[in-house]
Amino acid sequence: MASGGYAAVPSDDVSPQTSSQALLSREARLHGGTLVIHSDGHSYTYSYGPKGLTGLLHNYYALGCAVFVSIGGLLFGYDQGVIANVLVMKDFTQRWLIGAWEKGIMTAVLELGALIGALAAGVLADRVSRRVSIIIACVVFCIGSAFQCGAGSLAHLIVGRAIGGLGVGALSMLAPLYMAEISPPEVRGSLMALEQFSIVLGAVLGFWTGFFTRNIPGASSWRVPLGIQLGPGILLGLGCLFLPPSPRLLVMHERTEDALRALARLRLRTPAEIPADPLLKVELLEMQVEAQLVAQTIELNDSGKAGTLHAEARTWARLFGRKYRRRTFIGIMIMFFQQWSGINALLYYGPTLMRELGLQGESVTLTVSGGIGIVQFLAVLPAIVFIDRIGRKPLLRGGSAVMAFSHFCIATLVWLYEGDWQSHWLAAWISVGCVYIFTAAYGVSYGPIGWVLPSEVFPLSVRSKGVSLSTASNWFNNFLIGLITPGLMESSPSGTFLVFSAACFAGYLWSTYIVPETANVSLEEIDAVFGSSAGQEDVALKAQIERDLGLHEFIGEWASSENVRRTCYAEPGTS
Ligand SMILES: O[C@H]1[C@H](O)[C@@H](O)[C@H](O)[C@@H](O)[C@H]1O
Repeated sequence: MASGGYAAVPSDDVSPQTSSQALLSREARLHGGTLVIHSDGHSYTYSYGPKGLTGLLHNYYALGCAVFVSIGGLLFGYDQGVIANVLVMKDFTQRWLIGAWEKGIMTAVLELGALIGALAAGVLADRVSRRVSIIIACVVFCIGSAFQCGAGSLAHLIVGRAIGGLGVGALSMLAPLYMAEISPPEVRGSLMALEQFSIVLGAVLGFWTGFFTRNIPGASSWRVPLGIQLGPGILLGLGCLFLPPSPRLLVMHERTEDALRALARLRLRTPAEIPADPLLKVELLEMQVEAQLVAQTIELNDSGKAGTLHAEARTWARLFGRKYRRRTFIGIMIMFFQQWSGINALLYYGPTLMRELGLQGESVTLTVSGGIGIVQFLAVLPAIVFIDRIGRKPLLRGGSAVMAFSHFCIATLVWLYEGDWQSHWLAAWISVGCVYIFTAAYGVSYGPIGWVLPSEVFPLSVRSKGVSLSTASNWFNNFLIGLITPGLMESSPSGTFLVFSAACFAGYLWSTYIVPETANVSLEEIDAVFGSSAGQEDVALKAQIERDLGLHEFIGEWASSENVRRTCYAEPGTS
């Protein structure tokens, strides 16, 4: 008896003319269920299985691949954590007389490099493959790290950070893209939240590595923590050679047999089990339908030849066309709100901020702001477990409401007691408490969902470009925040928090009224969630392609087969 990750519906719903969407109905996905099929004398149980941790363990192979690829996020977080400490190390600042200006450049140059890296990876990911792109990104990242670690001048450092940034940016879009394409729908959110898990784990490791090496005499204090990142960079690059390819990309490249084999591997089927597993075939057919639909719509609309500069430009432009505009803005805005929540203002300027709040001493301030990383890390754990059960929207709404409120409280307290914290220690500690409450709320909502949503909302044809645009929005807004926060803090600390509070409130409205729920919907079904997917012609075209590819016929045969009719049942609430 084999088990897999699919939904079943009550047998009444199974009629020969239904498409696979109806067969594997959303309803059943949400409530969980079991489908038993007798085939060739064997009995197969498909459960649209448990979500959360149990679901992840059921899909242990996809989980392992996602955990591995999320090393990309680890590298990103590590740099962030480590640089906060390196920039205040004695040997580092005295060696090249690094002042505020140089510090700014070093942070900014990585972010700008990452912005370019994220956009470039969007082109690369379709042309070569997701995995080869990751390998290239790792090589670039390692070159940048080597420059930084062995730097003999300020110029080396800056060049190293720019090159490293290219790699970090590329990895920050490639890892979530690959994860989305290999995961089964019921645990996709949990799997993808691993990206955030790795980012914040990296930030914690980076921060504390720097914290502990900062007192080593001489250049080792900063060369060691900067050099350490080469290890995971090399590991990720080499390990990618052994990962299964993305079945969706293979389908897009018309390598159907390979796609089926990759999909079977990911869904824990042996090659011998493939022919007897109808749901594997259904999943593959759905991917083919989407790929063809897209290819045909492009052919109808575009005159450019695939692969040319013109066609490339057309694909980018399509992101802003009537059909995909709404999704593109969701991808861009989720990252906008993630960054304008102020998380990085707290991370980059945490020590300064804690001093504003009246805390004294280098160790106290560093430890407290290091604590922000730990809170973020702890908060992502419940997100991993609940993101598919609760859905993206409620987490975003709840998170932004709490974030807006915490910022507002801090703004008020800072406004009232700024300059006189000594006699208002309680207010100071309440503010610190609010910083942590904010961080926890961010850590279960905009933190992880920022990395989950973009890969989900785009259809295959524009997914890599869409994800790369939204990742670029992350880096761009991150850069802006880094640029304006010091000035804002100087002119009005309470005003700074008010700005972030307002942004979080806007995020609340946006997540309430604009964002669709994507939990438990297969990537191929997201079209339906957006409703718009394009008028009647597309619906008709899709039905035609489904017929051409034999999807209807296959499902019809399967659904009308005596065995399936008798044994197909659903058990609401068994997830
Ligand atoms: O999701 C991550 C994470 O929350 C990091 O701590 C933050 O620095 C990044 O900018 C963000 O994208």
